[in-house]
Parts: sequence; structure tokens; C-alpha cells
Amino acid sequence: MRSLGAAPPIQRVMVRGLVKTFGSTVALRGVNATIEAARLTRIEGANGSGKSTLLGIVGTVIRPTSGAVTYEPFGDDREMARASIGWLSHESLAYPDLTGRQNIELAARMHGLPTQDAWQEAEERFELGKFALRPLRTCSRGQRQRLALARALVHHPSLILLDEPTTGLDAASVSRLLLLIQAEVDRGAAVVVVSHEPDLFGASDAARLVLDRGRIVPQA
Ligand SMILES: Nc1ncnc2c1ncn2[C@@H]1O[C@H](COP(=O)(O)OP(=O)(O)OP(=O)(O)O)[C@@H](O)[C@H]1O
Repeated sequence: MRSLGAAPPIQRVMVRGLVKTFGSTVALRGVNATIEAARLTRIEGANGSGKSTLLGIVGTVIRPTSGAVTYEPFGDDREMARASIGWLSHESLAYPDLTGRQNIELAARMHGLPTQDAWQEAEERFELGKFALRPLRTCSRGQRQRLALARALVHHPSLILLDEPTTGLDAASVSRLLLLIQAEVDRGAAVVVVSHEPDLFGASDAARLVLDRGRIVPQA
């Protein structure tokens, strides 16, 4: 089985009193939550309830207005945490003129990993076909999503944050994604998924964070 990355794995993420405002819009109004390793956590809620903002703050790409996120064992060291985070969002930071393979190799290089090995593993694991050898801008949405996932996991992150990961995927690719998420949870990763599809994970024992207008709704 693949191991977690070289850094010590993130064991737990503690979110305390998070507030985020964008001008006069209050996106998060004092969110407390705990995200555990070896577990799937789902973030649910209506459009505009703050899901992506919460994911972005946990992913260290958005700074909170107030409140704190701590990453055991790194504490509040966002740089250390960042190296252990795999991130998939609407605005995946990929280079459209590079091929999928080049994007994956670039991500591997940024994490100090051998590019050839990283590519081979990604090609096999995500069944990347010839489309991965074309410029990204010529790939379909689903193909780009598969490449973005492969890139997000290239460094075996211990905290995996997926914002609407099924976007553009066909049924076979969704099934593969669900198996992959389970495999990542089994190897000890904390996997957090924002999804609008309530039945996506069936009767799984995932933790649920339900947001309503920037607040967590207590679960029974
Ligand atoms: N960069 C930004 N600038 C201004 N307002 C923002 C910004 N990002 C988010 N918001 C606002 O913050 C609120 C929460 O947005 P967020 O994207 O977190 O919600 P969401 O639950 O992910 O929504 P959706 O389901 O539509 O993706 C919304 O009112 C949104 O308009």
C-alpha cells in the first residue's frame, strides 16, 4: 500500500471560532469543527453557505478574518501544513498550455519528488489515457478533472480537500473516485469533500459538517 508523504502526517485539524468576511458579506460566522485522520468528512449546505470558504481556509489558501486553524502535529504552522495538503477546487491551478503529464510532473518537482515515478503512478492509478499527453486546454472537463485529482494527490498528502470532485465526471469515473477516496481514508488520510450530491457516499460513516449561512448546524 502507498504510504503517506515524507512529512509526519496531519492527525487532526481543529477549527476554532472562524469568521470570514468579504467586504460586507459574512461568509463564516464563528465556525468550530474537528477533522480527523483516517476519516471522511463531508461539508454540506446550500449555495453560498460558506463551504468553499471553509475548505479554502483549512487548505491555507484563504486567510480567516478571525479565528484559528491548528494542524496536529504542526500547530498553526501553515507552511508545514501546506506541504501535507492535497487540494482540488474549481480553480485548479494548472497550466493550460502544458500537457496533463507535464502538469503532474511539475507538481511532483515542486514537492521534491522524482517526476518519472510520479507520472507512472498517476498514469496507472487514474488510468490516464492519451489525453494526458495533449495540452490541458484541449482536454474535456472530465479529463481535466481526472488530471487535477492525479495532480492533487501526487505527493501522497495526509489532508485531502476536494471541492465538488465529481464535477464533469462520468459514472465510471465517479465510481473510481469513490474507491480512491476510500483507499485514501484506509491509508490514514483525512479526506474532506464538499459535494452537492447527498447520496454520493451512500450509508458511509462519514463525519458531516452542515453549514447554514456561515454557521455549523448541530447534528443529532
Ligand atoms: N472572494 C470573494 N469575494 C466576495 N464574496 C465572496 C468571495 N468568496 C465567497 N464570497 C461570498 O461568501 C459567501 C460564501 O461563499 P462560498 O463560496 O464559501 O459558499 P459555498 O457554500 O461554497 O457556495 P456554493 O455551493 O455555491 O459553491 C457567499 O455569499 C459568497 O458570495
